Amino acid sequence: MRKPIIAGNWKMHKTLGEAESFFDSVKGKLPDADQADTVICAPAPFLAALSGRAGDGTPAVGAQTMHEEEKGAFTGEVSPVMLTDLGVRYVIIGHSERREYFNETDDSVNRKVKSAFAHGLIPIVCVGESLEEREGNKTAEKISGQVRAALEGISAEEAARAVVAYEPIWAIGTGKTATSDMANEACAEIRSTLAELYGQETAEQVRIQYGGSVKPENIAELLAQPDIDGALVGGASLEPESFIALAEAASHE
Ligand SMILES: O=C[C@H](O)COP(=O)(O)O
Repeated sequence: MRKPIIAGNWKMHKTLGEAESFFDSVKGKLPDADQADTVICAPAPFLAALSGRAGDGTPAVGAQTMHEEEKGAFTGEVSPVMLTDLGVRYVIIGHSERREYFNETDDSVNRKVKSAFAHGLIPIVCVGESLEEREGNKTAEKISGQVRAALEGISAEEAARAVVAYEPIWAIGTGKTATSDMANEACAEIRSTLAELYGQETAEQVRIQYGGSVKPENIAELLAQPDIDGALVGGASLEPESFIALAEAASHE
């Protein structure tokens, strides 16, 4: 039985005060940690303050990206050592916005996933197809290829701890959600790729999220699908009430 995981990706939103106030508002209103995991992936400047506030009854803190090196001349970047030093536990790797606007490739995603595991961070590895790829019946090939590339050189023990987020690019921030059947079909494709790489037992342990216009109104139907174990949520993770509702729905799975 896989524990559901709801992760908010705040992207480039909020001030520090708003971020702290969000944590104060949700504290104690989220499901128990044995029912569902909750995570907020916040902008880098807020991670120290939020980690200081995180604990029982709050979401865990995650980053939205990181550099693979521990240190060096990489102006503007954040290293895995900096993240773990702050108490950050999760890191999103390879979000489609990083791939599209910041030149992240399957190779760099793989290097970052390796580095995340080497530093004890749990990567939330994002994969997903464009509208053109979906319409060209290339969805399975695209997401399976992205999973294989991201996990190249990753052991079964590590892979079992990974979170994979299926985010069809055409559904992100557009209000267009994949139907729950479509989302599950893609998540099942990811699981079958994991089974080919690591065997069925490991594949059954990996938590696979759906992301793309998830909101309190549609999350129950998505989570009811057998291969969807949680959600990576952008817009609907920004307000405490909405995030609490998403987490609450996950605790009923
Ligand atoms: O990481 C989150 C996704 O990009 C989904 O964003 P959205 O929920 O605003 O569509």
